Amino acid sequence: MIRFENVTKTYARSQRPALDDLSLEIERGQFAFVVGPSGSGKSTLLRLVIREEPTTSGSVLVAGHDLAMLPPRKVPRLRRQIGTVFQDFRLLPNKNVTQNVAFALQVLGKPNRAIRMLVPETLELVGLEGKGKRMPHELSGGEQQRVAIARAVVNKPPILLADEPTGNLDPTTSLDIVRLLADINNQYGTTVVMATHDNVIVDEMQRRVIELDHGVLVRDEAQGSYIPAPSFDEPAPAPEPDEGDLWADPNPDWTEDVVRGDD
Ligand SMILES: Nc1ncnc2c1ncn2[C@@H]1O[C@H](COP(=O)(O)OP(=O)(O)OP(=O)(O)O)[C@@H](O)[C@H]1O
Repeated sequence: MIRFENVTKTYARSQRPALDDLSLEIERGQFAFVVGPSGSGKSTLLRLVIREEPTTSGSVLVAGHDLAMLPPRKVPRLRRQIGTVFQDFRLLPNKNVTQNVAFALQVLGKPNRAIRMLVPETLELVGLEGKGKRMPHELSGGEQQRVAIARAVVNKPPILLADEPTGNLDPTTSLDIVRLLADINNQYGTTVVMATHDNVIVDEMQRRVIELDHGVLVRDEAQGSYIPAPSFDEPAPAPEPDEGDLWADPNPDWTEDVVRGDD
């Protein structure tokens, strides 16, 4: 669905690449976290997927299309296939909840009949039924992010990109929001890519974890935590001597374990 082939991105007036020879593939229907320290290239990765920035070298392919080959007139069509959610919600302050979500469909030229059906259905999906008339300032941060998610998915895009969507939310609300993204991923098969610093969320969800450091892919785990699991290649720490435990036994009988291949 999303494929990076040896992608390097160096911004103008920058010495170091923001992404450095990055190759990875995110399959259709996957839910992937992108983690890494500040400045490691997470947002850059997402920006390349919507062709907000060109690559310096290498290719980004979305649904098999090389974005470098996409004529500018087709970029809006690409972006219609990709919902985006950000840390700062980006709602229209003078429109109510329903109008904010409907606006995303109006700019796509959807007929009013479809809009009247899709908006309430999507508000229900994100848990905002009954709040359609509220203005953004009358909502909590978590509710505002739900509106932003409704707006991003109301036209059922196959891909949803979320850049630090929980960055302004408390831990409980953050978990609710990421569970909502996981529900959307499950229900619609939407491919979700979420850049985050939130270790609690990543540890809780146990999804794919793509870790960047200085633009380099340093870890890619199918069901990972925020901090990598200890490698089995690392020597185990020496046990503390403890009277009465197995290690203190002067003549332990290892035979059975060795034969079974346990360690
Ligand atoms: N528009 C830009 N022009 C020049 N350099 C940029 C631009 N955007 C990002 N960078 C640089 O590219 C590198 C990667 O930035 P990016 O925003 O992708 O990282 P990030 O992992 O998303 O960081 P954060 O977690 O702080 O949001 C950083 O060194 C940053 O300073």
